[in-house]
Amino acid sequence: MKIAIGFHGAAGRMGQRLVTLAREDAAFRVVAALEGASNPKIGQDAGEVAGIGTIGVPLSHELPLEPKPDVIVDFSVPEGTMELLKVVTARQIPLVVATTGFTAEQKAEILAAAHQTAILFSPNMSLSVNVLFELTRQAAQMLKDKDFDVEIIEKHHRFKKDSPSGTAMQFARIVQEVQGQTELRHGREGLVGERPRTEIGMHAVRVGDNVGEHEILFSTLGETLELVHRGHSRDSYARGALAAAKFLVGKPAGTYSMRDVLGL
Ligand SMILES: NC(=O)C1=CN([C@@H]2O[C@H](COP(=O)(O)OP(=O)(O)OC[C@H]3O[C@@H](n4cnc5c(N)ncnc54)[C@H](OP(=O)(O)O)[C@@H]3O)[C@@H](O)[C@H]2O)C=CC1
Ligand SMILES: O=C(O)C1=N[C@H](C(=O)O)C[C@H](O)C1
Repeated sequence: MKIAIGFHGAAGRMGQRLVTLAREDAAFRVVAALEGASNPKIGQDAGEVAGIGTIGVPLSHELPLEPKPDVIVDFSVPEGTMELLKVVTARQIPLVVATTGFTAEQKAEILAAAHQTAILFSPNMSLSVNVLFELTRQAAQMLKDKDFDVEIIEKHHRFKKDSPSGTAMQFARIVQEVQGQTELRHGREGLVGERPRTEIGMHAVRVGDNVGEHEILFSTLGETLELVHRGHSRDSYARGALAAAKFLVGKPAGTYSMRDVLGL
C-alpha cells in the first residue's frame, strides 16, 4: 500500500520540490496539496505548478475529507502551520513541521498538539545538517571553559522571511545548552565595547538564490575552528522531509525528531 501524502505550502519553493520528488518515489501517492487561502494558484494542478505535468491534485486551502492523508509535510509560514495544527489534531493525521520562524508561544502550541497526533518538528531536514548538530555539540563540550568565542553565520536567499534561520537558532541553542552563554547578539553596530564571553554572535546574510549555508565559529587567541555546512540544492531538505514522512506514518501521538529518523 502506498503512503497517501499531503503537502502544506505546496506551491512554494520547497513545496514544488516535494511534489516532484514524492511523485518519483514509488512509496508515495500525493493526495493533497494545500496552500494559503489567498494564493493565486488555488485550483491549479499541483504537478503543473511544480513543472512536472498534471498529477490530478488541485491546490486547495481546505483539506478534502477524502482521501485522508497518512501524513502531511508542512513547509509554509508560521500562521499557516498554526491553522493546520487544528486540522491534523482533529483528524489524527501525523505531521512533519519543517517551517521556521515560530514564536516561543507557537512552538509551545506545536508541542502541545503532539499530545493528540504524531509531530516531527525540525528546522532542518538535511542529513548532514543533523550530523553537524551533533558535531557542534561535541565541539562545544570539548571547548567548554577554554576561552573560546562562538559566532554563528548563516547565508540564505533574498526571499527568506525569517532571520536568523531556524537552523542557526538551533545551533545557538545547542552551544548554549552545553556552554551556558546567556545572550544571543544579533549583529553589531557602533561603539559596542569589547566582546563579552557570555554572548553568541548571530549573523544573517541574505544574498541572491543561496539555498542555505551555516558556519559555527569557535575562536580563541591564535586560532579558529570553523564547522561549515553548505547546501547545494533544496533537494537535501526535501529528501529528508520525505524520509521523515515515511518514518512518521502510523506512529502514536508524540514529538519526534530527525535524530529518530536518521538513527543518529
Ligand atoms: N526544515 C527545513 O529543512 C527547511 C525549512 N524551510 C522553511 O520552510 C518554509 C517555506 O520555505 P520556502 O518553500 O522557501 O518558502 P515559500 O515562500 O516559497 O513557500 C511557502 C508557501 O507557503 C504558502 N503559504 C502562505 N500562507 C499560507 C497558509 N496560511 N497556509 C498554507 N500555505 C501558506 C506560500 O504562499 P504565498 O506565496 O501565497 O504566500 C508559499 O507557497 C520557511 O519557513 C523556510 O524557512 C525551508 C527549507 C528547508
Ligand atoms: O528558508 C530556507 O531556505 C531555509 N530555511 C531553514 C531555516 O530557516 O533554517 C532551513 C534551510 O537552511 C533553508
